[in-house]
Amino acid sequence: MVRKVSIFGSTGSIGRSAIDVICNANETGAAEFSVEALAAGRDVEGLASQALKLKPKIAVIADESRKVELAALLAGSGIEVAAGEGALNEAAARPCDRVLAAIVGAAGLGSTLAAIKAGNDIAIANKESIVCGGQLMLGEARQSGARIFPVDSEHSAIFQCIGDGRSLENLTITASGGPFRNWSLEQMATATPAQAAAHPVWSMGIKNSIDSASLMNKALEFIEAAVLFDVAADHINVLVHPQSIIHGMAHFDDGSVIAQLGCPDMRTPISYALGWPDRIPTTVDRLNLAQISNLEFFEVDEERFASIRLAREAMGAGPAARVVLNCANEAAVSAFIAGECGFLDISRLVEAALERFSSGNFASSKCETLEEIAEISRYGRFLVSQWLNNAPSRAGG
Ligand SMILES: NC(=O)C1=CN([C@@H]2O[C@H](COP(=O)(O)OP(=O)(O)OC[C@H]3O[C@@H](n4cnc5c(N)ncnc54)[C@H](OP(=O)(O)O)[C@@H]3O)[C@@H](O)[C@H]2O)C=CC1
Ligand SMILES: CC(=O)[C@@H](O)[C@H](O)COP(=O)(O)O
Ligand SMILES: [Mn+2]
Repeated sequence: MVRKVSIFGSTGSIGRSAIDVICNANETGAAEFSVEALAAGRDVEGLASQALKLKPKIAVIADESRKVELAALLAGSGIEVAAGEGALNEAAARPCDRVLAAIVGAAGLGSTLAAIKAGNDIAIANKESIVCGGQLMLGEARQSGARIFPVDSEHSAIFQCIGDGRSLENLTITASGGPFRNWSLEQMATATPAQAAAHPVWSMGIKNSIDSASLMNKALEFIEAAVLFDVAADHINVLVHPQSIIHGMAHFDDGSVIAQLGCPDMRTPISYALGWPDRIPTTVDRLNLAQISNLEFFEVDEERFASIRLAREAMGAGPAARVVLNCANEAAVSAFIAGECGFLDISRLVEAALERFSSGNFASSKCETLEEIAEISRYGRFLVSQWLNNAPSRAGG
């Protein structure tokens, strides 16, 4: 059986790990994959070299100004070349067995929705799109019959543990604690982007890495778990586990707790989401608990890390507040990377945006359409840019 996949965000960390899974399976004969579409944002050279190797039917670059360059790099290959948002959506809707949604940020929502509407099953890494449009995605999936398989390591773990969901009491997602797990607030105030991106365990794109440092990654994942598994927020725990060996747990009403363990390598959850119901063999290191010897667990310190509290508040405030939380965070992380604000300003900016938003006209929006979500996203980003423009330079403060 040939498994036809499309990879959106192919040049990123998740995209490259997925390609490794696919190539390894094809080379060893463990499974047979073919690639329908590859898509990226701006990296034409990376995309072209992947395309020449994997021979997709189509390669799409989101940045339209780079289409000519992509076409030149793929001239004579027989691979169709396209660019822009419309082309991303069209390619996502082409029939295949799985669309891997691995674009970073809310920018990935449109193509994922297009794929779902076409009835394609989704392997979803792009948590920001779930936070902003999870209900919309699930509603469209019910209509089209598309299934949504989690890729995020914690959610893949829960998916592997939860069974049919009967007798479930609680879920736990683990957090490494990030590079600043033991830093004081004074130290974090002067943290640089390079320090924030230096994740102690996982190798990831810069945005997810910085989110891990502020624990906003876990805040987004908390909302992601509530949406994907339809579990109330007060039944979802976050536990700091620096070794990142246990990724998630399902707690049942007879006292049983089922956990998923594995070396921290995204090729495991990616292969599970691409292969389900089969497991696709990978070259991931095998777990040796005797060698690791010590697994630690701690509560989140909410004095130093405000993100989980902000996510709980946004969950209580409704779907539009989640969009603001996510998009204010995206804008604040970009500002931090650009040296326009300090590390601790990221959660301050998100909190300020949520506060301002709660008293505005959009607060009760149900986010039932992509357009509505886009409008609230723009507003969330605007609130952050307004604050940055009015504040004196805070970089490092
Ligand atoms: N990395 C990880 O281990 C994990 C990541 N995730 C989630 O997966 C997603 C991807 O993360 P990661 O791979 O780390 O991110 P990266 O930054 O490494 O890669 C992002 C990918 O998205 C593409 N992209 C960016 N903007 C656009 C756009 N507007 N349109 C089309 N494509 C775009 C990039 O293209 P280009 O290269 O051309 O810029 C790149 O291919 C995120 O949502 C993240 O939260 C979840 C769990 C773990
Ligand atoms: C690999 C993965 O799923 C990341 O989202 C991971 O969760 C990041 O690590 P933190 O636990 O530090 O956020
Ligand atoms: Mn995760």
